[in-house]
Amino acid sequence: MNNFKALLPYLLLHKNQYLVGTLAVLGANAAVLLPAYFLGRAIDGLRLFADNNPATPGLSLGHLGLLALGIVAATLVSGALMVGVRRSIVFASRQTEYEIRRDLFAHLSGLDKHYFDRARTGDLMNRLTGDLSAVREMIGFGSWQLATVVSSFVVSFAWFFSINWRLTLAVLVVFPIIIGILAYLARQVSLRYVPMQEQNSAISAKAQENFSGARVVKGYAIEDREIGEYKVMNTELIRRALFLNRVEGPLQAFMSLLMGVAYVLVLLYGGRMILGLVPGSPLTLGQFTQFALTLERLAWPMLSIGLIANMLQRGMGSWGRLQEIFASRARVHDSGRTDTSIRKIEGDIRYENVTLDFDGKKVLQNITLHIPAGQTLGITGPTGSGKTLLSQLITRLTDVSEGSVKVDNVDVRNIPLATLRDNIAVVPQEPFLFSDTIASNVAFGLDNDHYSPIETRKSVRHTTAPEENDVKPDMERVQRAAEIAGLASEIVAFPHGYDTMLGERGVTLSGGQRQRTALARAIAREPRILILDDSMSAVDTETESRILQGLRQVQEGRTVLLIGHRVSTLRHADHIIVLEAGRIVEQGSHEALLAAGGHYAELERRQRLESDLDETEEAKIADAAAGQPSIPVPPTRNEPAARNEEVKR
Ligand SMILES: Nc1ncnc2c1ncn2[C@@H]1O[C@H](COP(=O)(O)OP(=O)(O)OP(=O)(O)O)[C@@H](O)[C@H]1O
Repeated sequence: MNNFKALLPYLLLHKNQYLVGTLAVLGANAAVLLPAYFLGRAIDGLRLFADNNPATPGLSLGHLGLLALGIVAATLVSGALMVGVRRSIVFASRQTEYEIRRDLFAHLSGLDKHYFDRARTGDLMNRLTGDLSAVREMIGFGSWQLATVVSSFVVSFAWFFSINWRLTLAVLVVFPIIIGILAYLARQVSLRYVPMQEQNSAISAKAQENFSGARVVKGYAIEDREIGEYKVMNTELIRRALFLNRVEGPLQAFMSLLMGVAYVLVLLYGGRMILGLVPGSPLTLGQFTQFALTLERLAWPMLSIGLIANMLQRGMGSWGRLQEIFASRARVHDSGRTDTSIRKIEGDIRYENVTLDFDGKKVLQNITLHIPAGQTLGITGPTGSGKTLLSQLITRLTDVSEGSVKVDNVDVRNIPLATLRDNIAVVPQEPFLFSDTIASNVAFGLDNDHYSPIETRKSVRHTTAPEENDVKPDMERVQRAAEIAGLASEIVAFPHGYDTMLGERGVTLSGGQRQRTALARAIAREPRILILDDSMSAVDTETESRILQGLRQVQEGRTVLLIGHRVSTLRHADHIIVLEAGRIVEQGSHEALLAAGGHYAELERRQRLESDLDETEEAKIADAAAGQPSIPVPPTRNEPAARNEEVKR
């Protein structure tokens, strides 16, 4: 019931269309029964005419023509009204579908990282497509058919009672059985439909993960395993679908049987009335014909009762699944304490005794740190030590459990999210590129101001036409960003330069190119705070040092958080912190940390040795190529000990 209450505001957006549609259904179903009435009148008139009794002259040819004309007119009216039904109810249901889809997307866009960490993309896709269609069918075709059934029964029984109430009561005998069956059906469908949709979601999620992770599946050659698992899930889906179908299967046959019973009752009881065997209840042949033909008209509505009950149950089940999305709330959002007057930020960042825990596990502990505006902070530490989470606290992808993070001395929870995120650009570890041109990927989001916020729960008829994005990327800005990100020379070599399509519809970029495209995107935003989360791990050290050199120009006046493992990257930071298990275990400048001889110094020593080793090996290979094999021979993969020996020497 609560679910229906939530749907009501959407239906009320088109109340006039739904009302007109329902009235049209009523009118069409009344008109469709008129031919039976005219035919009944004609039969009685003709019979009297055949009796040749001057007291009751019966039907004249003129009357006959009028009745025929009535039949034609009734058929035409009912046809025209049916067109009206389509144009009102079915059109309105499409508009309602649009509005729900728009609001769902807007709601999902407002949810936070916490929600998407747990949601499965395949499941969401299934809800936005399959479930939404089921809801549209319920409010469109379902409500149309429901109105047809209700109006057919109301109008028919009004006729029946006006013709002969005893015969009507006889026909009504079958109705308690129909209602009982419907109640059973509705319950069974609701019990069986949601598990089927859940399995549909699981199967969509499985397919989506396999397509997104195709490289992993192929790399590990586990296609057979995945196909096997998919097969098991598919079998389960079919089992659940058949379980649902089984309840619907015999229904139509049963309804047909009940119709047959009603016919038999009309024939036996009505026949006795015509023969005058039921005292006080005469029935003419014409009335009998009208009764039988009207009953015949009820056959389809009767047979479709099961279909409608099924459609309504499915629709409400699906609406319940969409309601789950609407009921989800972002944990991170603007609140009453948000200071909406804050429009820009400078970039001074303070962590004050920050602790973050997930389900009782402390992933950051007692972090106190100050990054003055315009400075660069290097963050390093073993994997899983909390580097990414530390940076995510600034953009509020997640909020602190204790303490506070301040930007320009204001708690980030008091800064409007839009202002905060507008001024921060993040290059994540795993960049995501859209199926669009390189230029659009770099200029991504720069045109955000051209779009007005969506007004939810508003009729599509009162919203302006969808805004087309005709804003061209600022190519100068895009090219400058690509230049600094060390990508420009490669873009020029692509088939269509900056207009080359990426992703599903275009070229595939290498890991390093993807990282640099994401870097260019962040640079193009010209943010106050730039967060580079291990964002150059896939480029070689030479390219990296070129990018860093370019970045130094844009770093001017911006606060930069540089997360990484390479000392060659970190050494340029004003201040460096080393994290371990969520705590800062070391901090200082590059030189100070080297002098301290701790974790950072050890990291530097190891990387220096690795680099020396690479150079030695390169020299040996070059010597070998020149025909002067140096002794000892370069170690093979199977000889790590020998290789280590050499390093030591
Ligand atoms: N949403 C979450 N729920 C629970 N634990 C989380 C969540 N996000 C991160 N963690 C845990 O917090 C710890 C720190 O994660 P974080 O991503 O910050 O590590 P990191 O230092 O950036 O690692 P890497 O260098 O591998 O990227 C990890 O143990 C991680 O599993």
